[in-house]
Amino acid sequence: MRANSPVPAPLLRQARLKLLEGGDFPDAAIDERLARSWRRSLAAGLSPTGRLATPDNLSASELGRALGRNHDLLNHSRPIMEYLFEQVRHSHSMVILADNRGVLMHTLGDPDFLGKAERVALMSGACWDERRRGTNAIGTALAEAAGVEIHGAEHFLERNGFLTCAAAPIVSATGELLGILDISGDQRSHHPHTLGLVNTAARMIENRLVSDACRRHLRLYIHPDPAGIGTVAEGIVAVAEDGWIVGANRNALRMLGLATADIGGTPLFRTVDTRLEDILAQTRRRPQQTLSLRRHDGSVLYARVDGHEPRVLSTPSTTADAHADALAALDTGDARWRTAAAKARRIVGKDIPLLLSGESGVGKELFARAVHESSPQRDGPFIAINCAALPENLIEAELFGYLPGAFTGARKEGYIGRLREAEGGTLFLDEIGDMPLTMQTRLLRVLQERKVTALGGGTAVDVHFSLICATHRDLPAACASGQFRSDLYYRLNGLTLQLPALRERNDFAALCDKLLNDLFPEAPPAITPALQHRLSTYAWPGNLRQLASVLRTACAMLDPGETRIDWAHLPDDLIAALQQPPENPPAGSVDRKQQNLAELSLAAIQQAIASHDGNLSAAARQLGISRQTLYRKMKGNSST
Ligand SMILES: Nc1ncnc2c1ncn2[C@@H]1O[C@H](COP(=O)(O)OP(=O)(O)OP(=O)(O)O)[C@@H](O)[C@H]1O
Repeated sequence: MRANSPVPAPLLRQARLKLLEGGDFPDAAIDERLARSWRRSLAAGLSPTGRLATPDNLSASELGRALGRNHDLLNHSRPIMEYLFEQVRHSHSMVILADNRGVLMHTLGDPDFLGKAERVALMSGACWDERRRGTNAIGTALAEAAGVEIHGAEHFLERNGFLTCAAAPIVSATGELLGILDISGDQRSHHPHTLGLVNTAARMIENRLVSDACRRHLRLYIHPDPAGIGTVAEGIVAVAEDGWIVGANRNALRMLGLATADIGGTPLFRTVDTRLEDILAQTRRRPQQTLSLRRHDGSVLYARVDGHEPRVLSTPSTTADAHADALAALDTGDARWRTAAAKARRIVGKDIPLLLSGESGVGKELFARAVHESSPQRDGPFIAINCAALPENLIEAELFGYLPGAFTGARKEGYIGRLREAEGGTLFLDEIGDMPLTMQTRLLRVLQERKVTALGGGTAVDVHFSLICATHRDLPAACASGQFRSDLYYRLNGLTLQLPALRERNDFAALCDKLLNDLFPEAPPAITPALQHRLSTYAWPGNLRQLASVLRTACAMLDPGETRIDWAHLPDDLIAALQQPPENPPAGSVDRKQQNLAELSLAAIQQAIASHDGNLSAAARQLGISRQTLYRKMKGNSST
């Protein structure tokens, strides 16, 4: 952490000794940031000469998860790290990317230096947080949220004293610290420009990340000099349709005189004299033109505009039938389900809200997703909200969004809200019957006006999404008892479709085949005919969710080489339930009054099989018929 002239190593050691002995040292000799970092290292219980307490590298699976979480950061960093490494190759150095906890995620290095580096755990999966490894460029840059250089004896732990390291933070479009870019090397190869190089490369990564993260918004690439646009020094500002700044890189914040906390809480017109509508109009007339934006202090910023067309629902490019695959993929032959799907296809792409009703677990959300996938706006988002799962006091903020500081505990940058997140796609409101009455009133207003206003005020913003709601409640009854607003009910109910309960479906075997195929596409197991038969007559209170879960568990119980699911693979509670007489007529039958002799004999067969745990021979003996006859009767029924 050096200003211009390095503090000699003996002086540094002396100062650190003073800190250890007396708890303090004369600050004047030591850079302020370094002094802070040493104090933090001491407070973390570290000792310069002590050994590290425990090896603390992430396991391969933990590292895999960390890499997954940082997918975008890694993707945008890799090419720039490679370029950077070309600049420092053959200088006993390495280039490192760490996440925002200080975990090393990607390293590129000179082979002769990598061995040395590994001895002090400069390797993927190791954590270089200050609290674990004392003052070091990665950990200290994280703690200070600023670019730092830590050279030789400035490292708190002596074992790291052979290193010279320069690190710079990488910050997201909303000001969140995402990770650290670092060049570490042998202290003898120290170069005064390394920190500048790392800072520049970190800004390049940041610019790519900001542009990518804000690709759905209008983006202004700004600089006081038109020639600065397109360089690493450009500012990037993302502006939402309502004219509010929703993202920016650090260059832009500086140029516009804003702080990170202003992102999400500042309209563009508060920073420049030009309004969003004028920018859009000018860009539409001359798309490649560089605009000039006057700041309120009279200075000028030049801007290039990208992504200026507001997102609108695209019109269907092919016929509805060609898009119907997602629904077709769920179709396993049940007549009622198929009729529902056919009706849904007719309204796909039209501005007609869909209301799905049916018991819990019948597949309402999967159906809704398939409708979205079959629709012209399938490239837009599918935003699912479970109205029953949201705490009542958070529903409003979650749905409608809020401005910064709208209420205690709100995110400091504000939140756009789920309704606006569904822009250009489908909003799926699950368990709509459980929405509190006050929220129903607000939702109704949004659906009528197609505009959303965030909590805490601000401009109303147009929203365009398809609406699908689902409920397992009887909404007309809820309206009659005053628990649900009938005007909202009529608004949601463009088309109501009732999805059948599993016990009402007549495609049980095909459904099991599909679920098993989904679980094990390579070699799906089968279900023994007797068990399949009993399962098909069970009431399945949890519907498809329960069936899918039972089959998943049963598959896990199969021994290696076993290919058929039988009673022994079922959970005990289900076996107990199956041993009760069937509660319902077999799937596909209609009315008990219509039971004929064949059905009665089938019921007797099922009961016998169940009471003998699926043992067909024992069941046949009890019924006084041969095993073959029993089997034939069962097959005869399953084919009807
Ligand atoms: N057609 C299907 N194919 C495969 N699995 C299905 C199908 N339908 C439902 N499932 C299974 O059932 C589970 C529940 O489905 P889903 O969440 O769509 O039901 P739901 O009716 O929306 O339930 P709830 O009312 O409780 O929210 C799914 O996670 C999946 O495991």
